[in-house]
Amino acid sequence: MTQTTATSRATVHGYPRQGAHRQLKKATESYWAGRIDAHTLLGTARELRLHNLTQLRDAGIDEIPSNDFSFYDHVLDTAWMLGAIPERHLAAVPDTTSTAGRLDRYFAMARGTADAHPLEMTKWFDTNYHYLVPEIGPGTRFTLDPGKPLGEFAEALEQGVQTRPVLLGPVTFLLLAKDPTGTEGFRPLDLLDQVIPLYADLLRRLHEAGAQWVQLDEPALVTDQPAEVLAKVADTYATLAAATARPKIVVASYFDRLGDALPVLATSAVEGLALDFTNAAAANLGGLAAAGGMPGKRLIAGVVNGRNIWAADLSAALSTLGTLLGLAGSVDVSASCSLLHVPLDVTLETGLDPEIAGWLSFARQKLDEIVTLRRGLTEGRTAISDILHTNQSRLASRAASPIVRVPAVRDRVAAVTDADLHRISPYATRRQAQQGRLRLPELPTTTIGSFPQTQELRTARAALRAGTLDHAAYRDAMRAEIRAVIAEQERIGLDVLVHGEPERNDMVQYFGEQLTGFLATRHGWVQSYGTRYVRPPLIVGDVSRPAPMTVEWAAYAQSLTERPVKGMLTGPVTMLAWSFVRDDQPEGDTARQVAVALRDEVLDLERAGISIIQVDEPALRETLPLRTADRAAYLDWAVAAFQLSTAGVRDDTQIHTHMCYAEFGDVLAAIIDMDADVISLEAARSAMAIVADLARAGYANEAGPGVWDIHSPRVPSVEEIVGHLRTAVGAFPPGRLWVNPDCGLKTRGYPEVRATLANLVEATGHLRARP
Ligand SMILES: Nc1nc2c(c(=O)[nH]1)N[C@@H](CNc1ccc(C(=O)N[C@@H](CCC(=O)N[C@@H](CCC(=O)N[C@@H](CCC(=O)O)C(=O)O)C(=O)O)C(=O)O)cc1)CN2
Ligand code: MET
Ligand SMILES: [Zn+2]
Repeated sequence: MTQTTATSRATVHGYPRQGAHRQLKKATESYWAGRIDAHTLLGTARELRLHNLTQLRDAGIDEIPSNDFSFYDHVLDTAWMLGAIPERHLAAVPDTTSTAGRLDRYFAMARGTADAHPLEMTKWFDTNYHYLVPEIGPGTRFTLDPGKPLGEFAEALEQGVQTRPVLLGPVTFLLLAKDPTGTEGFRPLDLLDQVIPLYADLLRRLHEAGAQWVQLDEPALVTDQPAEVLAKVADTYATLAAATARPKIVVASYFDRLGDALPVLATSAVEGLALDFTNAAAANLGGLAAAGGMPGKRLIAGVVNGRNIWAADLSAALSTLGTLLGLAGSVDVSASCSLLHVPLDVTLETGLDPEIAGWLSFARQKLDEIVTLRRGLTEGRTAISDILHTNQSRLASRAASPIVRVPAVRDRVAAVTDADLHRISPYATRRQAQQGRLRLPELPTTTIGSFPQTQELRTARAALRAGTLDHAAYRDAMRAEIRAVIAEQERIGLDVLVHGEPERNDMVQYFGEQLTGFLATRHGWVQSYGTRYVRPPLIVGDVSRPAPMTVEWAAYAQSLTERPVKGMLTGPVTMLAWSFVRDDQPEGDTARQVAVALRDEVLDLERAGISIIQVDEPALRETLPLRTADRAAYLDWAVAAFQLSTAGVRDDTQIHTHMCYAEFGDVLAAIIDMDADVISLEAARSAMAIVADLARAGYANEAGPGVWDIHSPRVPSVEEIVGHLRTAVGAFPPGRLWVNPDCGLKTRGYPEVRATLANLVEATGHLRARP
């Protein structure tokens, strides 16, 4: 058995990029608005990187990563580094001799320009972070631009810090890419042989610059991969390892178990592996033991959860590390993945109950946990006994807290029966009841819920928080907005209206702030995409609803119009997916509690005269487990939670749901089981392909495929929308089709919204006249 030496190191895979006050967001948006120049933006970015460097060094992190910074997204950075830049973006910003030119071309790829649509954006594995999908066709020619990783390595070295550059690995990069030409039989991975030499070249240059280790991230290997891809993994790392002048290589996996890829990498010539020992601990430990360990290799052990905010159980983590010592040449301590996915610092939350604060660990606190565990590993438990003691008492305080377990909530959930999961009548019967009540035209038009979140709305909310605006005045401001949004929709001629969600800071946080068991943060920002951030609430204990959450706004909106106004709620699965969940009970149990609370809200809306209630589940597909084998169990509780929250209504109350940001192919059966009367789905980017998929899968309720890609400021023409609708009508019974955008309009501006919705109504008119 190999014994570890004192070389065990504390490290992380990456650190949040934005700064404690979201300086990067503010500087970047200022640059876009022309308020600051490129030089100033680069200066802010450099300051933030150096600040992180100091913070990690002062915390005692022995090996600090570099190249984890990004102006927008690290997958986009990789596409840029490899020269995989679409023609339209080269043409949109032809001159990149200046710094501003390079930035502008980079941002053109991310956000598009008037003439060049952006790269597609999609979910990063099962997280709420989004990356830009590289476009790689048979004709793509790669060229290396190593400026960013080399520059960020040199920048840290100047400060006396020898960092470990972090790069997205070639296999994952290509697996995440798509072929924009749709060439038959071609996959981006076919170009692996062209990409590997560029990585080899980059490794050589990093070596020349003084790098001793480099980290290549291959998270795609925690998803099921065929033997043929695993063979390519073996070849790739054999080739890269064969280069003579290079840093040592650690291949990083995270978010799930490495599975079949583990033996491939453990027996490859790379010097190290990073594995996730949080959720995937048992499987990775078993896999490692089965592979005969990785003697002589460096293991970076992700024992601190990089995806959640709970203080680690240090004693348990230390035991895991102890086991690992026998399975690798050396064992380093890290978080399970980049700390990008958690908020920065608990100590910024000054309003928090100190007892609860002790249960929590954000990115900055995780550094301390990692450093402590490294000490415990090298110096023994006694060296950290005081910290272990405090840690145990905090874990005990959490386990015993009356906030965490509320008997009344548990009794209520225990009383749920199977009958509560099903509507009174089947869809066909409900349809008649709903048609009788709603009297909607064919191809009813509607929107997904939110209207633009204007600066005035955010300022009013900030003033309410600051105490400079009182509740009555805030309520008046929101009511005025609802009046304006209703009037706007009547003018445009939509059939089913929404109140516009002006009162919501975020579709999850807003409910989290009103449910017991949830805790909101003030500064807990986490990057969702580009410069857009969210503050996920923390689910700390049993969930209940002390009072109605949306009824007043919905009833007010309905009082202003004869047309139906949709009630608007966020579903239980999405409430969990976009919060930090408790780790002391199965997620299905937490989802059930949220579902019961939402069920009460749904029934209150129905009682208030709301005839259509939408329960959004945009994250249902996102949190689908990465390994196929784990999916059925997830879908069981996820679908049941949605049913429980919605099935209590009368036949003539119409339930809608909405999904976006995902490929739905994997969840078609779940969509059918959810049994919503109407589902609206993102579809514009995939040319309505989803409607044919739904029809083929036997979906027999109503569907609204999105006809407007709301991620882009473009205004689609009437003809374009008519085209989408004709495709939809050709693939799905028109009597069961709705017309709507892809998603909510909160990030859009009023000029585009007015113009596009008018086009949408006009296009629908054409279809109704000449189906
Ligand atoms: N949770 C979540 N995940 C999601 C989505 C979503 O809607 N919610 N949609 C998809 C895409 N993701 C998105 C994520 C964020 C935003 C977004 O617009 N975020 C805003 C913040 C939204 C917010 O919390 N707004 C607060 C204001 C926050 C703020 O900046 N406050 C200032 C002060 C107020 C001011 O003067 O602006 C501060 O605290 O410093 C509010 O309206 O009340 C941003 O980054 O700019 C959009 C889409 C998928 N995942
Ligand atoms: N009702 C929500 C909205 O319109 C749904 C958004 S899904 C990310 O914004
Ligand atoms: Zn959406």
